[in-house]
Amino acid sequence: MPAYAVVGATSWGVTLAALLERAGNDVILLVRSELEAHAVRAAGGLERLGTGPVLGPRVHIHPMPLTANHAAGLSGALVAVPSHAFRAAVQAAGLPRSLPVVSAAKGLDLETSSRMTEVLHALGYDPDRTGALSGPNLAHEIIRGLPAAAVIATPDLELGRAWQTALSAGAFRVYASTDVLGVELAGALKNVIAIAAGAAWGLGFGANAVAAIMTRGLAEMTRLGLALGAEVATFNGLAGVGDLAATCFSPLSRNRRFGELLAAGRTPADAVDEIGETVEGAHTAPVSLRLAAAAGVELPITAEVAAVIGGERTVPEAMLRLLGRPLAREELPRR
Ligand SMILES: NC(=O)C1=CN([C@@H]2O[C@H](COP(=O)(O)OP(=O)(O)OC[C@H]3O[C@@H](n4cnc5c(N)ncnc54)[C@H](O)[C@@H]3O)[C@@H](O)[C@H]2O)C=CC1
Ligand SMILES: O=C(CO)COP(=O)(O)O
Repeated sequence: MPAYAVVGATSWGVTLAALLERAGNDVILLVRSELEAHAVRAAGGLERLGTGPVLGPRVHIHPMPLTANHAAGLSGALVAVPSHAFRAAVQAAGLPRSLPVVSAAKGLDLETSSRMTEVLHALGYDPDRTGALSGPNLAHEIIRGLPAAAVIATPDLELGRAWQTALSAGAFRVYASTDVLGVELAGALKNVIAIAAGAAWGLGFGANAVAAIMTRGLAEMTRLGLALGAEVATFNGLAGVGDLAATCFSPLSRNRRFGELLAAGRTPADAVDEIGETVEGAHTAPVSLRLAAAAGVELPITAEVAAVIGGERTVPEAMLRLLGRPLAREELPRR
C-alpha cells in the first residue's frame, strides 16, 4: 500500500489525511507534540471541524520528526501548515530531501517574499519533486464529503498523476498542472482579494460590487502572475477564479470574514483574534505589494487592503479611493 505523510494537524492537514486514507493509502500525520498527537487520536481528527471522528486506523498520528523507519516507505509528503509556520514545520518534520513534497499552504513568506516551494528548495528539497496543491477547497465542506475539485502542480506531469491518484477520493477530484508558480501565486493572492470582497459585504454592498472586486482582483492577480512567469490559464482555472469565487462568496472563508470585521470597524488584530484561526491574506497583502513593486506591476485592490491592515486608512476610505480611480479601458491580461 502507498504511504504518505501529512505535516500539520490543521483543518486542511486533517482533511488531507482523511482524503488520502479514503483513497486507499496509509498516512502518517506529523504533529507538534505528544500532547497534540494524543488530542488528535482521541478526537479522531479535530474538534473544531465539528464532524466527530474522521480519521480511520490507517492514519498514524506521530509527533515530529519522522522516524527513519516511517520515512523508508513513503511516496510523498503534503505540508499543510500556514505559510508563517511553514519553514519551521518542514525543518521539524525531518522529511527526506529526496521525497516528493507538496505545499498545501496558500501564502507567501513574510521575510523573503518566497513561495512555499521556494522555501522547500532553500531547505534542500529537489525542485523537480516539489509541487503545490490549491483550488476552491474549504476544509469544512470537503471533510463532510461534499464535492470539490483541486489542482496539483508539479514540474513533472507523471509525478502529478501519482498525486492525483493518491488524493482523489469520493467526491474530491484532483486535476494536474505543471504551472507550480502560477498555482501557488493564485492561491496566495486570492486571499487578499477575498478580504476586499469581505469588506464590501461588510459595508452592505451587493453582489454587483463583490463581482467587480473579484473581476478586477483576478486581473491584478493575473498581471502579477504573468510578470513573474506564471501561465494565464492557471488564473482562469481552479487555483485562480475557482478559489477566488469560493473564498469571496462563502461565509466559511476566514479571509472574507476578516474583511467583514474590518468593515465593521474592528482593528486587524481584534479581527484576527475574533476569528481565532489563520487569516493568510493579512500576511500576503504586504508581500504581494513588494513582489509587484519589484516586477513593476500595479495592484490597486491589494494596495488598499494592505493600507487598511497597516492602519493607514479605514475600509470606507479605501473603497472611496478604489471608486475614484481614473476611468480606464478594461484590460484583461492575456499573456
Ligand atoms: N482551512 C481550509 O479550508 C484550507 C486551508 N488551506 C491552507 O492550509 C494552510 C493551513 O490552514 P488551516 O488548515 O486552515 O489551518 P488552521 O487555521 O486549522 O490551523 C492553523 C493553526 O494551526 C496550528 N498548527 C498546527 N500544526 C502546526 C504546525 N505543525 N506548525 C505550526 N502551526 C501549527 C497553529 O496554531 C496555527 O495557528 C493555510 O496556508 C491555508 O491557507 C488550504 C485549503 C483549505
Ligand atoms: O483557501 C481556502 C478555501 O479554498 C480557505 O479559505 P479561508 O482561509 O479564507 O478560510
